[in-house]
Amino acid sequence: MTANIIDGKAAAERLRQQVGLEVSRLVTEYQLQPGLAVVLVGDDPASQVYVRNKGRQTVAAGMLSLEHKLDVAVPENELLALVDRLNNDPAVHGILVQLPLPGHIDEQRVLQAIDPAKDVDGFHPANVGRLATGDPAAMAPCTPMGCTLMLREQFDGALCGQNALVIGRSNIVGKPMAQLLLRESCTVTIAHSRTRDLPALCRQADIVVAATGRPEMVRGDWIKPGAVVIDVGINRIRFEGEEKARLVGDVAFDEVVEVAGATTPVPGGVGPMTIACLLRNTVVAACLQRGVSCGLV
Ligand SMILES: Nc1nc(=O)c2c([nH]1)NC[C@@H]1CN(c3ccc(C(=O)N[C@@H](CCC(=O)O)C(=O)O)cc3)C=[N+]21
Ligand SMILES: [Mg+2]
Repeated sequence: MTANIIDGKAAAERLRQQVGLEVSRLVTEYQLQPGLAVVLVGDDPASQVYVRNKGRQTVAAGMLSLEHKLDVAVPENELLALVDRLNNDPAVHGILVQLPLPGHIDEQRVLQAIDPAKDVDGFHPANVGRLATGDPAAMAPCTPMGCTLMLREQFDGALCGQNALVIGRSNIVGKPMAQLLLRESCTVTIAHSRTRDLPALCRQADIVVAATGRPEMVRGDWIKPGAVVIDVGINRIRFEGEEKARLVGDVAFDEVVEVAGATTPVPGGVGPMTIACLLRNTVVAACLQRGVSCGLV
């Protein structure tokens, strides 16, 4: 038996369609055009690609897209001043500061400067706390939210009671992923680099979310037959004798696809859903700021 390969591009396209319809309604009924500001510091080529894709898709959904590109050497106080201007700009409903930031900038300080109401990444401590306390109004981080939407679809909404293993404990993916799965009433385990006998733990899981940053770490013989495996990894690897770098996940796809019930590919899995969730969060944020109800929640 081979796994159902989850089509993240198609799922993202459907979500963006819904977002676009909601944007048209907000424009027509309230003259409310949701706006997203993306701040990019430095000129990392991969980051530039993501930011360009975000901008394109934001505009395609009928929203306003603002891009701010700052020099890699920008002083921290200039970045903080820009965040402050965006916080006070009524045309901006969502703010995303692309991570990672250069070493001379205190990342936590910048994230905490973003108005929590405009924090569409869900990285501000206020939103982290809201997610942890189960506040339905919490802005949840886009990557884990995208994973959750794909999992709901795979399980026909019946995530309740499933054994979920999250591999990785970052603030951006692992921890919020665990919170979202807990909210779905999964039995959640968080594994990390110090976990003992990870393969044995993994074999008990009905759901595996791999966010380790280690290319192809999760092997086929770690997977319980029929389990659903979500691959959050994006690793650019140069193979011997190949001109271009290849994108591989944290899951050994060729092995896992033979055992799992369903799995996400890289590319074309979690990545596209991440961006679609960013658009969704921006529309939800705009509605909350204007005090109108949102068709996307
Ligand atoms: N504040 C902040 N928020 C983020 O959400 C954030 C960030 N910083 N920094 C960088 C990471 C990375 N990220 C991706 C989004 C989409 C794809 C994506 O669409 N990937 C395509 C492939 C793209 C390619 O070919 O490189 C795919 O997986 O199919 C990838 C990566 C968001 N991030
Ligand atoms: Mg880790």
